[in-house]
Amino acid sequence: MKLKEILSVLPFYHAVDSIETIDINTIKMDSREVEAGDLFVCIKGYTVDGHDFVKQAASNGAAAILAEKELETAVPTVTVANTSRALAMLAAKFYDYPTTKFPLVGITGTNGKTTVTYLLESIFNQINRKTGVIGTIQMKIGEVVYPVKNTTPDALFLQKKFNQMAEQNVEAAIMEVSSHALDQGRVYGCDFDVAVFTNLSQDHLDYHKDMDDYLRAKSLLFAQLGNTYNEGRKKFAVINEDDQASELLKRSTAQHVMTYGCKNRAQVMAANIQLEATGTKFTLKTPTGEAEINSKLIGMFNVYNMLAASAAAIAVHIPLVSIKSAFENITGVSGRFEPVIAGQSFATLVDYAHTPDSLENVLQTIKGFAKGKIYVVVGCGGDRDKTKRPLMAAIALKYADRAIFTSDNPRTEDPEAILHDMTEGVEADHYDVIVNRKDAITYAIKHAKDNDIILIAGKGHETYQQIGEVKYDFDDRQVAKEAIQAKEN
Ligand SMILES: CC(=O)N[C@H]1[C@@H](OP(=O)(O)OP(=O)(O)OC[C@H]2O[C@@H](n3ccc(=O)[nH]c3=O)[C@H](O)[C@@H]2O)O[C@H](CO)[C@@H](O)[C@@H]1O[C@H](C)C(=O)N[C@@H](C)C(=O)N[C@H](CCC(=O)O)C(=O)O
Ligand SMILES: Nc1ncnc2c1ncn2[C@@H]1O[C@H](COP(=O)(O)OP(=O)(O)OP(=O)(O)O)[C@@H](O)[C@H]1O
Ligand SMILES: N[C@H](CCC[C@H](N)C(=O)O)C(=O)O
Ligand SMILES: [Mg+2]
Repeated sequence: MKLKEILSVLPFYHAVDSIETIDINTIKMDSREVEAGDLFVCIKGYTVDGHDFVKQAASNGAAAILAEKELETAVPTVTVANTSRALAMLAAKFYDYPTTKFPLVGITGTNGKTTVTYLLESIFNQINRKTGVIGTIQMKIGEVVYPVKNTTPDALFLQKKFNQMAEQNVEAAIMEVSSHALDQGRVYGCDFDVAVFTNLSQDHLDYHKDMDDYLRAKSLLFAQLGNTYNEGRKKFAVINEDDQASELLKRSTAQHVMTYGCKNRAQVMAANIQLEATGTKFTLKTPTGEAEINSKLIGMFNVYNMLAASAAAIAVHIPLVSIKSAFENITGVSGRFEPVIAGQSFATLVDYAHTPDSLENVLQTIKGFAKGKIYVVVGCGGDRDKTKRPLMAAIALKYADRAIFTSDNPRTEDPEAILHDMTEGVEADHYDVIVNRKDAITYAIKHAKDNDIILIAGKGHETYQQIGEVKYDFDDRQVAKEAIQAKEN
């Protein structure tokens, strides 16, 4: 594609005239990946500044460079005010606006994004629509799975993958949209049809200045809704009416609003809710009718997740009967309230709760059914929000008969220091600190008796543990299974 054609989507840029005749092979944002004929876009990152790698891009054969300042290089350079934003627009143009070719649902919120994503996948599949899914666990096109580094990948990767989805006749895409992604403009080139808000509670205060700043990032998804390349489709903001952030988010969009909730009056509601240890029943009330839902998903928070998915599905005209069937078919989401079954006489659950609110929700649910003692094995990730550490420890101690504090992904922090942050100021004594996660899980399993419940929280579907810069193989489900088998024999 001619550089001139790609640049036509930018409102302003500065370049010498001759640059416009250059042919671009593809766009790259990493100098190490640049090949002959590529446009290299310099991004100022949190770790390094892409502008410092122009020399490498040039020696790899870059045909042109997009930067925020004039650089010392012989490669023709285009300058713009904000390369991150420009990259998202250029990538969307380069891949011919793939997100205009199928409905796109974006889901944001502190907890429940992955769960709602898979509920929606199940709903779309129920009416035989081929789906694309992007989120924490993986990226999927139809049944083919690809690994991802981020919950919401960078703009370039996103547009490329959406293009792949369009080429493979995907009929709906569903994507988790993290606050980091919104803040960094990773989804700026996406044409969302539906933007879903699950809830807001404390997380990521290492990255966002405060909760207002965190909410402001979330609100960008709703402000962006309708910044569209495709005027034909109606756009919907799907909002949790029971969450305190709902008012601001409703005011953040100029598009249609669809509300859901259980307490405050909303367009999509759940009534007659029956929360049981083996599943959940409720009456789903919507503008298109009512349905009796009988789901294997457990806990009140999953009622909210089902309401969010229902409202989004209704916004794209999916019949209620298909929503009901999807909810009846889905047995669970990997690493979310996932039972480990190895013939033992006590329950063992692996869950991805890694925020105070999710931990409290899951423990409240467990408390509602527990017949024996509750054991909680939990830690907090390193290089992440430190202020959530004592809060998570306090919540574990509030519900557990015995808490075992251990390492999550310590990353570059000292694991002992993280555990110290968790337990400093704790007055209760019904806990142990066992730094090694395998030992902590084994300890809980060794002590559990008939009818007890062990919650292993924080890492869910993850199949690694990151200590320092190294990711070691580690799967809570596998470790628990082996510990149970060792105990039973
Ligand atoms: C803090 C943060 O969000 N970091 C993200 C950011 O990385 P960064 O700013 O550090 O990038 P950088 O390494 O400084 O590089 C800057 C630029 O220089 C380029 N470069 C770099 C080196 C080189 O030799 N040559 C070169 O050209 C890079 O390709 C890049 O374009 O941009 C990268 C590309 O988009 C992201 O992968 C990375 O996510 C890191 C891995 C991360 O851990 N992010 C977390 C905090 C995150 O985003 N989490 C949310 C989910 C949270 C949740 O839902 O709970 C997510 O969406 O994943
Ligand atoms: N609606 C909800 N409200 C509160 N907690 C929830 C909700 N849904 C799920 N949870 C809890 O949060 C955990 C994470 O859920 P899920 O993976 O769906 O959220 P997420 O928003 O995708 O998280 P992440 O930010 O890590 O991507 C679950 O394991 C469960 O403990
Ligand atoms: N997307 C979240 C995942 C946290 C998972 C938890 N296991 C941890 O490592 O802290 C984050 O990057 O903050
Ligand atoms: Mg997720």
